[in-house]
Amino acid sequence: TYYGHHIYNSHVIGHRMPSHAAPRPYGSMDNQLPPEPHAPEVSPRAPEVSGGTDMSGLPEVSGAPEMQQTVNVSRVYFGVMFDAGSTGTRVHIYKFIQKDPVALPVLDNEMYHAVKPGLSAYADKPDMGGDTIRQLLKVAKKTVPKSEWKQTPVILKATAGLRLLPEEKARALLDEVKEVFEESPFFVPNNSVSLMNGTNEGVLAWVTVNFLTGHLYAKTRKTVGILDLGGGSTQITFLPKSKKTVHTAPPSYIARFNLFNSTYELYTHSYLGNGLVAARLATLGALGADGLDWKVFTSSCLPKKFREDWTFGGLTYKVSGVPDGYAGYKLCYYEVMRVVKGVVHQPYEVKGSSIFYAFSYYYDRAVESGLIDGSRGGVVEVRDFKKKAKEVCNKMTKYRPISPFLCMDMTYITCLLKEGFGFKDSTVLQLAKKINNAETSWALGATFDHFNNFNIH
Ligand SMILES: Nc1nc2c(ncn2[C@@H]2O[C@H](COP(=O)(O)OP(=O)(O)O)[C@@H](O)[C@H]2O)c(=O)[nH]1
Repeated sequence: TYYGHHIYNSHVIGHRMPSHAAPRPYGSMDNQLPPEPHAPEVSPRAPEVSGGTDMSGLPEVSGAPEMQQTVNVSRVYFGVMFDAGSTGTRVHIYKFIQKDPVALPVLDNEMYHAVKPGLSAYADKPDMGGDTIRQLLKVAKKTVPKSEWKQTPVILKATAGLRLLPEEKARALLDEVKEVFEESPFFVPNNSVSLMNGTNEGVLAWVTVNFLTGHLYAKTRKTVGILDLGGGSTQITFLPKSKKTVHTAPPSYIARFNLFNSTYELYTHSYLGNGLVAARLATLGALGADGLDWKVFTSSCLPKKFREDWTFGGLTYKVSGVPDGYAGYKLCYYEVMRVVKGVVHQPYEVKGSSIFYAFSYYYDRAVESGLIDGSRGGVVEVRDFKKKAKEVCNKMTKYRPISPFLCMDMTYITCLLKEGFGFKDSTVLQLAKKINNAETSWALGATFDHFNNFNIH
């Protein structure tokens, strides 16, 4: 079933290298850039470029004046990035305008479309998984002008859902996707279909959010951190201010990548099994459990009279509240604590003052519980999650129609933020689904990485 479909025209989102940075010829660090520039030359004051496409972008109206004086050739190109997540598969179709040969491009448009369930639900039927990709490719064909198909790359990266599957099942799904891509009229680069590691997932989401918020300049020190809560895994990524954060972190939590001739050193980690849906299973003690057909998994995070068969990752579990026992925030907190305690590393400086953008399920649950307004996003403190979790858990009947899992989810989020990452009650979180009209997702960063090769290591 389709559950999300939109297209929008954004205003200019893009950044250039400052003049002191060494210029590079266009494409020098590019990885399989579309071969030919096709955009017309445009005048400095009216850089409209997207004539005749199905994604007719708004004429651009802003941009640094000095940039407009020095650059008078723009080119347009497209990128199609599939996010094969544990709970759904999404396609992001980006239209870029390259104005300045040595800067990241301007993002002119994003078309976003999503299907549920994710590829991992087709672990035993890879050809049906392939059909979901065909469905999404149709959207890409409608969106990208025909003349661009041959040079537009199609890429799919899978995250926690496939990481959690046995290797051969994940492989069969990825092979199937590759075949479907090969049938399509798009450009299929080498390694276009892959299982992405958690480090890249965290780094690329950081790139997306810092690009969209205007923080990606050469040698910039001011950036924002990101918190991404998926179904299967959760990521934290930020640029440490203090060396101590780097030195006290497990070595695999420090990632480096190249942009604008400098190397960024980030703190990043993806916790597999700590995504919101996987955490539900772990809280219920059901993760990796046998005897699913007879066992009922109970939790005091669920309404007492609740009982349901619940499917995740192709398996069905019987779950229920504790019929004659207690339910509520305190007991629930103890239960979810088991999923977090001793698992999540507390970075040295997270108690500091960096701003964190939180999206995906952080955003969804904040909206569902009424913490923020869905149309506008918002700023909250960690303590607001806690307060809302208490309210939801202690009034389960009121919130039950929204979701019987809302108490468990809100309590888990609170516990992950406080006990897990070690955030203070007063830490400010910027909740966002979109920034400047573009989806907050690693997909945009991954598309930049394809064209510019960040060499994440
Ligand atoms: N709006 C929006 N939500 C997204 C996007 N990508 C992922 N999500 C959200 O991410 C959450 C699930 O993450 P998912 O990718 O299935 O899990 P993962 O495999 O553990 O990373 C849900 O809240 C989705 O709605 C996106 O591009 N746009």
